[in-house]
Amino acid sequence: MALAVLKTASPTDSPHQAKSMVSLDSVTMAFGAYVAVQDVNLKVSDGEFLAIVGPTGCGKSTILNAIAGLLKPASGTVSIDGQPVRGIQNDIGYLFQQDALLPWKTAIENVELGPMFKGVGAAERREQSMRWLAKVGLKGFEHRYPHQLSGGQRKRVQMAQALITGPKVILMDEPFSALDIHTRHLMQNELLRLWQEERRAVVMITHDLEEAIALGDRVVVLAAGPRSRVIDSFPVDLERPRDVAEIKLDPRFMDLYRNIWSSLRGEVEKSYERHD
Ligand SMILES: Nc1ncnc2c1ncn2[C@@H]1O[C@H](COP(=O)(O)OP(=O)(O)OP(=O)(O)O)[C@@H](O)[C@H]1O
Repeated sequence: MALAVLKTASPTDSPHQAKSMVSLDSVTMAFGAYVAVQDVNLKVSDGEFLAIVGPTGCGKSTILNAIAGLLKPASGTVSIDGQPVRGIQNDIGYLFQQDALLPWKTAIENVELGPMFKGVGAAERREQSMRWLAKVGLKGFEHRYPHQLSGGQRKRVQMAQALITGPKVILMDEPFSALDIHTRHLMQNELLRLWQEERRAVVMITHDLEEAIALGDRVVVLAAGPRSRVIDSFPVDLERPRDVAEIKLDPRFMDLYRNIWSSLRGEVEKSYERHD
């Protein structure tokens, strides 16, 4: 059987034809004398869903923070849509593992925050937020406080929050890892549905290789730290739309899993040896 996996010539480039939306050029990130990642080159095309996997402590969050403008590279350049990142970015939507909702504000008030900071008037941002909450399946829940919502419903509010301002790039840090497996599958499918409607560049970091393959257009593997770098890039040529539970049963999914795991496994083992 032909393998569904074809490695790209360069482990850093996107195979997509679209313009590059996120670009890391020879990026080195250091904390004092500790060099977390070194000489990372990575491109994410407009509309591409990139998943980054790597052993614990290899620098995944550090790379995400560099794209967000929260951390400055020791050397190299991070660019978004061709513009070098200097300071915190406006054109980014975030989806994190932790609840990022303000507990004293209702669902709709939380969703309205992004447009409010962008200067959208009260009536218009209310109308946009109502529409987004309906889009994520929360019609009728607009005036509930976060503690009156389930974990999955809070995640839906966060998705509306991340997408309402139409960001150029969406950064995700283990967005579904705190959810139970059934809710996780539901939310992953929901995310794919929303993303298919309005494709943006996505950079998602995850420990879950199955999630990376089920969601991503491409999976990038980072080496164990210190001085982590990109060691492999695997295009995921599985059709969309995808159902994350069903796609895992596809033999091509299993081929991809096997191939990526064979790249990742050695790095995971190295990272354990270094912590012993
Ligand atoms: N503020 C900091 N000061 C010093 N070292 C840091 C700081 N932030 C991260 N590090 C170190 O940089 C390395 C990369 O950390 P990072 O959080 O990016 O890894 P990660 O791949 O996201 O880890 P995990 O998968 O466990 O979440 C780690 O060794 C970490 O200890």
